[in-house]
Amino acid sequence: MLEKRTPLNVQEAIERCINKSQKMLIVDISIDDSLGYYLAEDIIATYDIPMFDKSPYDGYAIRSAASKGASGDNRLSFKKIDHIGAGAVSESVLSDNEAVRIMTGAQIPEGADAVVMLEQTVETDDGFTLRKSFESGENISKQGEECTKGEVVLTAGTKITPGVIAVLATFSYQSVKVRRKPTVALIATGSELAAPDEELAPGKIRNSNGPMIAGLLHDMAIETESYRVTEDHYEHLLAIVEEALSQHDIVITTGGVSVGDFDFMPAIYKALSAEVLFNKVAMRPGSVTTVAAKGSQLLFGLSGNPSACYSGFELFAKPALKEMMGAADVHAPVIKARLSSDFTKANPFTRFIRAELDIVSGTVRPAGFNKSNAVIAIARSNSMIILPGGTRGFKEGDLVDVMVTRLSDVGYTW
Ligand SMILES: Nc1nc2c(c(=O)[nH]1)N[C@H]1C(S)=C(S)[C@@H](COP(=O)(O)OP(=O)(O)OC[C@H]3O[C@@H](n4cnc5c(N)ncnc54)[C@H](O)[C@@H]3O)O[C@H]1N2
Ligand code: MOO
Ligand SMILES: [Mg+2]
Repeated sequence: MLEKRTPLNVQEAIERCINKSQKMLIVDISIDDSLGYYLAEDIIATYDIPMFDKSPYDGYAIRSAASKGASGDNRLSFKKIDHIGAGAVSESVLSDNEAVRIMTGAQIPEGADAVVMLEQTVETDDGFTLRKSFESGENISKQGEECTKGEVVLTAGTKITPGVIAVLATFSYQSVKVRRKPTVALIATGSELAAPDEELAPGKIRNSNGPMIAGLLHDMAIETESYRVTEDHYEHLLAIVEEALSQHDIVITTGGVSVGDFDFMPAIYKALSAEVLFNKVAMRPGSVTTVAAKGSQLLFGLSGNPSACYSGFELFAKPALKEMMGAADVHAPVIKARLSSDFTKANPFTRFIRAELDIVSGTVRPAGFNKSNAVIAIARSNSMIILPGGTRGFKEGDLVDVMVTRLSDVGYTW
């Protein structure tokens, strides 16, 4: 008898995945290798930034009081008593009309309280003249103006970007605490899948899901082992999934999750005594996406249809992986945009449409042929339009929800 599956709503399905995701262990990692991890500790300023009053310009450090009364008709003279660049500290203590020639980034000498830019001076034999008066503190980068010692500047859960690395380097971190990344086994199932160097015999197709999911994982800098494409053979597939579970934190399969005679994943979850979190979601495509838990390990059974496979990864696997890595926010941003073309089809369930989002005009449109088996629209998309279940007849100009999947590639033609 055909098993009856009860569809779960998308939000609940996502929550179930996140709730089952256990955070990975915290390890120390060299900041040089930390890109793409998530901070597992708050970063606290270990000193003021800037650490000392410094010059933001190439110029002269002066006592502002000595510039009072300067004008075009009354140029005031200053005597250069020292000359420093960034990294050097002047021993001089300024008095009256003395000045230290100072370069950008150098510490303000004692007695000085303003900096005159080189462009504001006219050189003389022993210094320069200027034609305007300066306020105390003018052209000085004050100690602690960006942050002060003890301040939390970045919180745990922040993704380590090049900017974060700059902060870590600023505060002398050589290593930083992060959560380990899960390792992922990737298994594309299907007797129809021909290896890249194999001839495409009648009825065979290329495996596009495997390389696509490997690419999505690569984008998250997650170590992935791709198992060879298998036949739809129960014992064989079970053995491979068992091996994958023994080697990796997460197992992602593509294909074989529906109710077909050669869809063996449901039987495999059963054989593994894995807890099936859901095997039907009230969405299109990707309705047959199945997620199961075996202890702390998650098995993502993504659909074989490429667009469904892609959507299943973005909606369920990605947030779960981010949760394991300790990300503060695991959800993709959802924004509002106006449709730039009609979408008249009925949406019996929540529909996810691979789409081209133009953030400049705030408009979005389907990225071409968009059925569950579509592959080209994935490549043309940077987002997914989300249309609620039970709706139909969307028109150009309607405001819709858009999940931004590839923020860095917002115009896919870049
Ligand atoms: N009686 C029913 N039939 C189907 C249902 C259903 O509810 N009742 N659901 C349909 C939906 S929706 C989808 S989606 C698919 C899901 O199928 P599976 O996840 O079991 O995947 P397969 O059967 O293995 O393959 C489906 C389709 O995708 C192609 N495929 C598979 N792997 C790859 C790959 N690595 N690269 C590219 N293309 C791949 C495969 O050749 C099939 O065409 O089931 C519907 N049926
Ligand atoms: O639910 Mo299927 O995944 O629509 O194509
Ligand atoms: Mg099938």
